[in-house]
Amino acid sequence: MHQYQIKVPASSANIGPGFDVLGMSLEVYMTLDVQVSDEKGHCVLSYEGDGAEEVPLDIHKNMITQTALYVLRCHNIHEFPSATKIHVKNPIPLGRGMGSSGSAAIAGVVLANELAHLQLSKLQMMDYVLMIERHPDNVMASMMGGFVGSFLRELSDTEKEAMLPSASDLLTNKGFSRPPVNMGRYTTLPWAPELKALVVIPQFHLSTSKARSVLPSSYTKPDVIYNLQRLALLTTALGQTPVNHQLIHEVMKDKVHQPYRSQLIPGLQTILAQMTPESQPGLCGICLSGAGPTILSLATDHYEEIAQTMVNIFRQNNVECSYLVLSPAFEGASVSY
Ligand SMILES: Nc1ncnc2c1ncn2[C@@H]1O[C@H](COP(=O)(O)OP(=O)(O)O)[C@@H](O)[C@H]1O
Ligand SMILES: N[C@@H](CCOP(=O)(O)O)C(=O)O
Repeated sequence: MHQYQIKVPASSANIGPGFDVLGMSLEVYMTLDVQVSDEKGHCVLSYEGDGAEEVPLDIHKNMITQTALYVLRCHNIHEFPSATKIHVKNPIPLGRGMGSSGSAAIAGVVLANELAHLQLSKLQMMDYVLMIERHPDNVMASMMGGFVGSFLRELSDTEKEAMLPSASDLLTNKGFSRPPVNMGRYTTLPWAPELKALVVIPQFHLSTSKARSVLPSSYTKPDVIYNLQRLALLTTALGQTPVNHQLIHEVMKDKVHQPYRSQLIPGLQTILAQMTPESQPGLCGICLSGAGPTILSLATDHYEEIAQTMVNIFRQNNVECSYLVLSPAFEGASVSY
């Protein structure tokens, strides 16, 4: 019998104009306590934390173990190698824009890597995560840690064919199990030490797929240029110290996803329009966290006051929220024995 713990942080993706490009890991961790026996046997899963009433414990229906089984299949292993007990503790809110699905996919790939001693690097594990999540921003930040920029490389026709099955088809063994290779790249970006992330978490769920479905299939040139200009400056501005509150506020604005998603998140437009460094001392930038509904604010102090202003605006829209003040999780995903 041997045991270990897998630890995966949450994430906040996009950071305004960096849609599908930028993400930061957050110090809220999902953990898997894994016990592996020397005997052949089944995998038994238990779960506590957010969404306990909805997360399936059937290993063929749970996203973590489905992902692990997908990675094992890609290595011609078609069941858990030996009797395994997995206890999940998950404080990452599900369906709120804090990367819970990405963290679950990462946990599943790391689990397979440990169970079958695949000796995959973090970047090699990301190839499998990207076959499930299909945008790199949240998952690259959770896996690698810190403030991260990333991209998916252009795929060949045969590789596009491998991506044809949906993520759920891949997870339910209806898809190809050809090992993906070199799917994406990343760079870790500088982070100013005085910056903290304040996340205000509305109590309703918004699935990422729903929030992606309302986005247009094409954009005007001015809107693309608007985001490119801000994205270019944002990657530097968040690493400069002392921070420039007004600059960060301006370069965290977006025209690619937030305007279209505001219809799904009552209060978002008001918060983005009304809250500035002038109206809220300590506030730098403010944006939708991932696909929402959580809102991310980057600030240097007065966190409680900033949070309370957002909570009140949401309450005026009949939405109750909780909030957390967090630092980036610079280590990313890890395994401890
Ligand atoms: N720890 C977990 N274990 C199993 N499934 C999970 C876990 N975390 C997330 N999921 C799955 O991912 C879904 C949320 O994914 P998504 O809509 O992308 O929202 P998010 O913004 O939280 O990533 C959940 O409804 C659940 O099906
Ligand atoms: N770029 C994606 C990010 C989704 O992040 P999540 O935390 O909501 O899964 C998007 O905005 O759709």
